[in-house]
Amino acid sequence: MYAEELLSALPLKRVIGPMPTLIKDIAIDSRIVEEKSLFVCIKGDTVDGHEYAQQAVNNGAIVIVTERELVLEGDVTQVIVQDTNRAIGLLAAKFFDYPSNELTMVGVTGTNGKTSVTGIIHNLLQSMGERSALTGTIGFNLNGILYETANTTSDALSTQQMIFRAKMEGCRAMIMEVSSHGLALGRLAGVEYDVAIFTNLTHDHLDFHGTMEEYGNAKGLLFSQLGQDLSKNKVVVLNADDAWSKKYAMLTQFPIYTYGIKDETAAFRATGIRYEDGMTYFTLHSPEGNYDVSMHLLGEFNVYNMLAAIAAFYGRGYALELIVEHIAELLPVKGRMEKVQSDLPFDIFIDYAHTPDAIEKAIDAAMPYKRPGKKMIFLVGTGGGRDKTKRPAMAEKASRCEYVVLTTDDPRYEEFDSITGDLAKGMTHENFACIGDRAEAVRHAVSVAEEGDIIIFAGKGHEDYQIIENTKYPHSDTDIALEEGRKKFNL
Ligand SMILES: CC(=O)N[C@H]1[C@@H](OP(=O)(O)OP(=O)(O)OC[C@H]2O[C@@H](n3ccc(=O)[nH]c3=O)[C@H](O)[C@@H]2O)O[C@H](CO)[C@@H](O)[C@@H]1O[C@H](C)C(=O)N[C@@H](C)C(=O)N[C@H](CCC(=O)O)C(=O)O
Repeated sequence: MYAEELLSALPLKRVIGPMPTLIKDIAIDSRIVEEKSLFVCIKGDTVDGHEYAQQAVNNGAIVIVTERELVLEGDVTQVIVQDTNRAIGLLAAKFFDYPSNELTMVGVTGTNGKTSVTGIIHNLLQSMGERSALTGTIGFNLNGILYETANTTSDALSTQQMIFRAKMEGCRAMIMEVSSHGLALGRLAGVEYDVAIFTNLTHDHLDFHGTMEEYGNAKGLLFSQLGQDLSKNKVVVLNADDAWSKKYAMLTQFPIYTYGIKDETAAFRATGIRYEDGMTYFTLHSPEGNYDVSMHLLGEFNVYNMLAAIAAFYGRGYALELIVEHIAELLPVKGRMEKVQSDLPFDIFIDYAHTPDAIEKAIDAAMPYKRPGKKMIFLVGTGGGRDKTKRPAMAEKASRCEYVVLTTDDPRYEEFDSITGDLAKGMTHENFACIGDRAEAVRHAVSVAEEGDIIIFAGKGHEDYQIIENTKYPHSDTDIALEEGRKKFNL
């Protein structure tokens, strides 16, 4: 792209040096700068991109966008702006020619349920023969190939790059998990959403947002940023059973489709929920009448997730009959109350729950499968160096199970004992063990399981690794549990 044209995205700037003709690429990481690139120095939480400007120049950057004049060697032009974080959003959207305008963009925000709702929508679109891309906690899924991403909601540059790639590969829609960090840090700058969905808001990430109020306000940005162009067919989907929805409704003038189980005014409502033979059944009440829905996904929280997806499809003009038909075929989202197929005499569920609310919902979901007189064993971990205030509340929720194993998710640099010790403060009974080493903890959970019991392994979900200090080690709750279980029952 012509440098002049690209930099026209930044109206307030001071340019030092001659303007080159062409810019071939944009980068924010000095380690992966290509020839004739523009490098934007981003001040991070742990490091400052300004420190790496020289490395970027050495690797081929010809323009540096910076917040202060830097001493740099080589043929390089400096563009000084007030806020590089804001600049990268503007530049990235311009460089990739605002790709979100050409796709149906779906953003899903909320504490829990983002991965499930995005997964459900993506899978339903695929089953109807429509090409869509998916981004979130599991990475970037483009035409069935999964690319790793650093965050649930990636930085502004990666976000625009991914949308552009989806467009170039013929996708018609892009379904994105939208985290509160992503919204608060401007990672979604320039993304024009057509569908904005809210799942729920419960305790999480208070280390970053400070208060629930701030956390909720950050999520509200998804709705307030939909704009005012009512000629566009934008759709807002809100959970009528969550009080935050009333606030979000006030942030936008686009049509709102509510869903829920408790609130009788919800436009899409489920009643008569029952769980039988690994299936969930409910009656869907909709503006177009009632439908019987059957699905392989388990638990009340998945009924909420499905209602959110149904409301979104309806809002975009899909026939409910068709959607209900496809829902019956849909398989569970990986690592979200996923029942492990095995020949073991007890049931294993894998779930990503890592908030008090999600733990409660995971237990609720498994409860219909609990056999009389048998135990439910819950293994719960939490990440190191992150929101510590939620830990006791997580263990308190897990205490509903007869036996609890307290462990770690990604301990990072925090001591195992510090994590399990915080969790233990919330236990309401004595039937628990603190085992920081997660592999050991999984083996222990299996060792106390008897025929007919249920074990829920929470916290890692689809993840196949564990981060200890700054290294990713391979780890699979499922593999360890199956191996230990077979050994125990001589299978
Ligand atoms: C606190 C936080 O959000 N940190 C994010 C932040 O990292 P950071 O501030 O430390 O910045 P950095 O990557 O160290 O460096 C700053 C700049 O210097 C550059 N740099 C750095 C090193 C170098 O050699 N050369 C170089 O140019 C970097 O490319 C970057 O441009 O910027 C990184 C790049 O965008 C993110 O990956 C990183 O997320 C970390 C991994 C993280 O854990 N974030 C969490 C808190 C988060 O965002 N979570 C949400 C919510 C998930 C949920 O809902 O559960 C998410 O969306 O993932």
